[in-house]
Amino acid sequence: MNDVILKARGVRKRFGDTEVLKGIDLDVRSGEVLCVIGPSGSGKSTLLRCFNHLERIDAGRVWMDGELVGYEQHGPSGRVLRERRARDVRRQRERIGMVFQRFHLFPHRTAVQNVMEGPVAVKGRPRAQAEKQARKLLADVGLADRADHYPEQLSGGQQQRVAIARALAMEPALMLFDEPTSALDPELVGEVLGVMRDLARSGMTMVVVTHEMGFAREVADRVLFMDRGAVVEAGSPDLLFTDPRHDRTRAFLSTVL
Ligand SMILES: Nc1ncnc2c1ncn2[C@@H]1O[C@H](COP(=O)(O)OP(=O)(O)OP(=O)(O)O)[C@@H](O)[C@H]1O
Repeated sequence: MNDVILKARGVRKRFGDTEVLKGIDLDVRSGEVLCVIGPSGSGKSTLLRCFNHLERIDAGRVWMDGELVGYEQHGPSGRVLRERRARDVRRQRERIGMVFQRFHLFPHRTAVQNVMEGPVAVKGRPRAQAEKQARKLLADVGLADRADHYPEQLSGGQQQRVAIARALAMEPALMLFDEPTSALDPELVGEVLGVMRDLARSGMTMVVVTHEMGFAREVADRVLFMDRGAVVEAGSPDLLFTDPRHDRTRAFLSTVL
């Protein structure tokens, strides 16, 4: 059994009167690809953002490699943890790469400049070394000949592949994908899913929020079905997509397939 790389216990998040996450428990194991599916508004994106500390959680804990990266901020224990853990949180967050629905590239920087920015600014890498690594990563995602283009000169699928290379440049131990193909024209979805499939085969640990059921079925080791802020069913894609006992996932699938 592989090591647990990310662990969440009792994660709760509320926006105003709405409880968006109602106590999520989850273990993500090293090398695993976990796809999170579920209806719009069920809390999938919020869960990823809580994993990456982009959202503060109201209750519960999140650990990365055994170190806390997320915890409730209020109350005496939260305050003490905040002070003690700030440095650990920063270091561990750098080990989590995230790819968003929209690509968020710097518009006035070329693809290679976008990819090398993190290693230079955050890790203090020499520029020449960071550029060499960035060009290799761009080649890995099929963009060797687009490295010196600006984002506006690239298609949406190409921009998203640059965004993936940019996240990988930080040498993450875990990659989070938040509906990475939802903003793309249908004909560009395949090229991004292809890069993600290659990444999964290379052994990267991945949590993928997606509406691409074909990808989930083919690539995921485990699928989580979320509804109204809770994990309703979880299991291997074959089990979850076909076993009659998982009737809530299958009812959802019948609405999207
Ligand atoms: N910053 C915010 N402020 C207020 N409400 C929010 C905020 N972010 C999310 N929500 C609400 O929380 C709920 C869950 O949103 P979330 O984006 O996590 O769902 P989702 O399952 O990812 O949906 P989708 O598949 O449509 O992206 C929704 O009702 C949403 O409107």
